Amino acid sequence: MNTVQVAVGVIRRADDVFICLRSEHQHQGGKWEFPGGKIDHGESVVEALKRELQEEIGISVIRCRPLIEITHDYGDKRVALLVREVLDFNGEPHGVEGQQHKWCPIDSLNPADFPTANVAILDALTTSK
Ligand SMILES: Nc1nc2c([nH]c(=O)n2[C@H]2C[C@H](O)[C@@H](COP(=O)(O)OP(=O)(O)OP(=O)(O)O)O2)c(=O)[nH]1
Ligand SMILES: [Mg+2]
Repeated sequence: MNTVQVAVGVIRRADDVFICLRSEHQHQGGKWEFPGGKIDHGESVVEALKRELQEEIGISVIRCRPLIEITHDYGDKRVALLVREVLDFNGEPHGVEGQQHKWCPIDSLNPADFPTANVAILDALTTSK
């Protein structure tokens, strides 16, 4: 099975992060996610992150830094999540594709609401606070 490379953005404002609900028909549907998506052939992680965050939540990323990289095998799909913390952006994040979204305090993020691979992201966030 090949590994799908995914650019993921953790958008932080003080003690909150911005998360979106994956639609039921998607892989890991019904779970909350940090916005992002598959890296296209020939694209860098940051290029993909900028494109996906513009398409999905309507913001322009100005500055980001690596947070964590996770590989995870879901059985039906193997993913590499290349997670960047977004430090500065233009625009106000919203659900461009009509998806539910919210700002959520880092302290109240529940790992059970996210895809399994995200546990390591939540850990990284709570330890870097
Ligand atoms: N965006 C995102 N994807 C995640 C997270 N955690 C996690 O396991 N994934 C997995 C689910 C998917 O298998 C893959 C990301 O694919 P995606 O569905 O966002 O890709 P995409 O935006 O290009 O959209 P699509 O064309 O597949 O609809 O990574 C997360 O926090 N955010
Ligand atoms: Mg996506």
